[in-house]
Amino acid sequence: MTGEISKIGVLGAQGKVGAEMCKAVDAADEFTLVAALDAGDDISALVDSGAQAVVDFTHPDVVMANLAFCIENGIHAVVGTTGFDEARLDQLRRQLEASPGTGVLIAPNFSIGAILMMRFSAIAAPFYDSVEVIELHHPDKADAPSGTARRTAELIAAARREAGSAPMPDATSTSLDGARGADVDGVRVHGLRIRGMVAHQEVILGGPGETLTIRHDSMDRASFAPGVLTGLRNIADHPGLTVGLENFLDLD
Ligand SMILES: NC(=O)C1=CN([C@@H]2O[C@H](COP(=O)(O)OP(=O)(O)OC[C@H]3O[C@@H](n4cnc5c(N)ncnc54)[C@H](OP(=O)(O)O)[C@@H]3O)[C@@H](O)[C@H]2O)C=CC1
Ligand SMILES: O=C(O)C1=N[C@H](C(=O)O)C[C@H](O)C1
Repeated sequence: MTGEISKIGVLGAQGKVGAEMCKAVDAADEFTLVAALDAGDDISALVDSGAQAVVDFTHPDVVMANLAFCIENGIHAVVGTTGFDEARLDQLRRQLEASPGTGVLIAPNFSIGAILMMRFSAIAAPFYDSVEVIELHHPDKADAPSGTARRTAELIAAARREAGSAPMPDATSTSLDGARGADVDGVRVHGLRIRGMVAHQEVILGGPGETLTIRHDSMDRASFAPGVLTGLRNIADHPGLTVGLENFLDLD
């Protein structure tokens, strides 16, 4: 129910995205920023602040501990931090069983354009022989490939499996290590780290005589704010684990 929660804490509040999320929460009429914590702060301040939900944009190495604390204390979480594999998601599902009523949303990308780019890529993938993903980010990014690229590759692979698509053609018989990118679920993912960039991705699809390129660009971290606010507005109505903001959007 919209407005059910109002008191919000931000973890990673001094980071590139966290600082932007503090501004967005502050500017939203229905929310009050009650805690803005960063590395070195005591997370138990969340409880003292009365936070009903947190936004986490921290680091893959610390996010699981942050979420364990939130779940134990019945604080909902809207999480942008990357680094979630199936083992981590299963661990969260188990922890959430002990805290019914608490919701955790993990979203590899909160920008609406990126969500649509992933959806369009999955729709297009079975119609082409070849599909590869190129992600381009600022050079201070902690992980590679990006969470968005991993998720895109997984969605592409699932769509091709469901359609019974043939394996992608690739006649490479010799290559330097890394020249063909990472293999994510059978889909090649290439990562670039370029000063001046924020967050960008291309999905290139090819068949006989044609290619299709689906590209998304976040030029400013403000692009993640509307999705995070949507997450906060919906999280109390979605106890348990939700993966992907598209679950809170009417895309169909
Ligand atoms: N899902 C999405 O839409 C998006 C996801 N991201 C992801 O969000 C994460 C953060 O990205 P970004 O803002 O660029 O990174 P930054 O490094 O700029 O920010 C992370 C902040 O978290 C702080 N931090 C570290 N440990 C803790 C802790 N235990 N508790 C609270 N704060 C802590 C860091 O402090 P210190 O520097 O001192 O360690 C830093 O200030 C990454 O995983 C990134 O991939 C980014 C953009 C969009
Ligand atoms: O670190 C970033 O900047 C980003 N991280 C997320 C990811 O890994 O996909 C989302 C976006 O690409 C920006």
